[in-house]
Amino acid sequence: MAKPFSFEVLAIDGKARRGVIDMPRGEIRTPAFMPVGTGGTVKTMYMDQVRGVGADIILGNTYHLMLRPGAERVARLGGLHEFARWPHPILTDSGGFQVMSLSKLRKLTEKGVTFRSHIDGAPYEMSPERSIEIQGLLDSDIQMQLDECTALPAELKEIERAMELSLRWAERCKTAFGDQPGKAMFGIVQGGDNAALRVRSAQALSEMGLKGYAVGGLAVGEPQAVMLEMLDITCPELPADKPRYLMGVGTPDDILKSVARGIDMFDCVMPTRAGRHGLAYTRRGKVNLRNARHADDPRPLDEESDCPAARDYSRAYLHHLVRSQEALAAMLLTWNNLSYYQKLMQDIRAAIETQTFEARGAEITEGWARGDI
Ligand SMILES: O=c1[nH]cnc2c(CCNCC3CCCCC3)c3[nH]c(NCc4cccs4)nc3cc12
Repeated sequence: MAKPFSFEVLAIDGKARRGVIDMPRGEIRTPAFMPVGTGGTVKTMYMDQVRGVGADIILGNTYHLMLRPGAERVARLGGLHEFARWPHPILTDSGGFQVMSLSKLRKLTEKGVTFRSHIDGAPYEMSPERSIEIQGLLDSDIQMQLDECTALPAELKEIERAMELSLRWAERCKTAFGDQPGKAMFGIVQGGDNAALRVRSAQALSEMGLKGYAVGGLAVGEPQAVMLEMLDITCPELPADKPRYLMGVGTPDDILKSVARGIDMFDCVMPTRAGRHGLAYTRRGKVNLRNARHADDPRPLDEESDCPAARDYSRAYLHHLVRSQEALAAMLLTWNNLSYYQKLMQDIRAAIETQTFEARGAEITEGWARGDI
């Protein structure tokens, strides 16, 4: 029998948890940052580099993969791990969020979402059952329920409708997922910026006895204070012995403040997308390498970093690559940014282990918030 899915909290500092998720394809050290692997690739990175910067798990993008090359084709070729040569855990999203943000002519009903591909306009239907089926075809280790994320601000009745629909879809996804010991299906808490709806959603999902819980419907335009307040309300309503995944978050400061409220897992397109746009994250702040002031700067991004992209190349060279739109620019800056994010998570995990997280927290990210240096 495949080793079952397990989560263990190893240390606590305030509400911050240092834990580990154990799965057949490997361990996930938490708090964890999950690099986004859109079409089965973390853009501009080799998978052994992704592993090399310290990632234990990556995200697979259900919406993109179902459209191209197709979930059945990936299954015929041995599943996403084989296809993309990433043997470690993969978390796939349901596809729903991207249907709503990328596809055309989409229609949402009780049954699911119908839409047309943004690639070739072909018609598709995504029900809770089909989403779980697709994630199964991709051989995903952690599968997300299909949900409806409400953009904020929104009318209370609209937030309630989407939250209740997402609960019914969670039940259908749980049924469709069935019992797969070495895999997990996570529910997603909705409820917008309304405390009562958040509590209702978290309690109803907790009663379903799922293996993990995501907090959705946040980082969708609301102020950080509102996001954090919703975490203060939601996390205590979720089982303490199950992982909590805050979807789409975020900046180093968001991550720090969310870990302090009990979040264990994060995903965000920022480090990879910023890298492709010439923006480098460093311990001493962000560096926009498009800026001409770097043209003669012989210094590396961070001479103390253990990432070659941060240590071995001058800012002048990186500026040149960015201005020349060389492919190597995106490659080196993505490498640097993912390395920075994984180092941030490593520092956070160490601080919780040594009970210095609450004290040292701000220090861990003091540099990042500084503007362009
Ligand atoms: O309630 C939600 N349900 C489902 N997904 C959500 C996501 C997408 C998380 N990343 C998926 C990845 C899957 C693999 C490919 C890349 C995405 C969110 N992202 C954000 N904020 C960041 C945002 C990004 C864009 C607009 S807001 N809030 C989110 C809320 C939800």
